Amino acid sequence: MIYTITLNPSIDYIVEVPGLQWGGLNRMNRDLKLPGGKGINVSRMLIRLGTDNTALGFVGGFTGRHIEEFLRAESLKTDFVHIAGETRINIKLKHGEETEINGQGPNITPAERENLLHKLSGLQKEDIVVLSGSVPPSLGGDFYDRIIKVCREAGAEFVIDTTGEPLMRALAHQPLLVKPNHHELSELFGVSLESRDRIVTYGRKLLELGAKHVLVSMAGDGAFLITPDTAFYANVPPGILRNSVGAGDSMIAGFLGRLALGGDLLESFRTGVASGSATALSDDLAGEEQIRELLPQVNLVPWL
Ligand SMILES: Nc1ncnc2c1ncn2[C@@H]1O[C@H](COP(=O)(O)OP(=O)(O)OP(=O)(O)O)[C@@H](O)[C@H]1O
Ligand SMILES: O=P(O)(O)OC[C@@]1(O)O[C@H](CO)[C@@H](O)[C@@H]1O
Repeated sequence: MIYTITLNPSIDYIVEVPGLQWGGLNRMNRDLKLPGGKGINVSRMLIRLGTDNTALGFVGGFTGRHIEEFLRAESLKTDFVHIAGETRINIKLKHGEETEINGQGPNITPAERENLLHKLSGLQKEDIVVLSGSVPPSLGGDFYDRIIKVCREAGAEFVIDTTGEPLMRALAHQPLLVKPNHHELSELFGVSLESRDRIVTYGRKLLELGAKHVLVSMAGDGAFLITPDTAFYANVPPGILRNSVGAGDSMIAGFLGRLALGGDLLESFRTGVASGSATALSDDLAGEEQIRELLPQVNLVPWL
């Protein structure tokens, strides 16, 4: 079974205000309230790709209830810890560009924290746990480390989508997949990555440090699958960017979902890129049909 863990879910309040006037009264063209948080996005995409999974994490308040109801309506299995605090609302302002304002997240009590770890006590070695997104400050900076320890003791694989020190520490425990974007990769190593060759060189360092699979995304400029001996570059299908929220999560879901269904590495990479792009070209996360349409437009070339 695949489990996703979203420690800091959100309602993504997507607000379209063309011609935004800072400091004035603006009226929305359109708004959408979607369940968000990176792990939840991965779960929603996996379901669309036919991969059974369960979403875990902390939810509370009216916002938490909205998320649970929304996910239930999409037939997604959830096993959240219910908290006394209130799940955050993240604002995604579309005004020609995309401006994001993400909340810190609610307080999580020690009992609620232990409750989540307890839910992982039944993990088995066939399981894959996806850890994605920010950690509410009250959980402390080492909470991912604690979850990783539980996964590894059970022999379960884990995928981690985070940045900086927590990502560095996780590498030593051999994550099944990491997917930094090229900016995150450059910050991780404190270097500038002005050429694609350098992106591949530093992506390969993630393998040397322990990752089993590495994808590096570069938004509309393509993506790399990096293996110990070679690398593959994928173009992204052309189209007008409608929504970058969840594109990276969709890419992870596409790759992992295909791999979990027995796909080979290159097929999984293509599905990952097509899934990321299908979401980038849609208002919400993309559907299976949109992904299928884009697949033939993703070409892989070896990068030596
Ligand atoms: N402008 C675009 N056109 C087509 N596809 C895109 C575009 N932007 C992103 N994508 C798709 O989404 C994937 C992930 O994008 P990106 O590199 O922005 O990841 P990220 O920074 O993790 O995303 P997120 O905005 O979700 O945090 C890309 O590999 C690509 O498939
Ligand atoms: O604040 P975090 O946890 O880093 O990111 C949260 C978030 O921006 O990531 C998702 C897109 O990847 C959104 O659904 C959500 O609002």
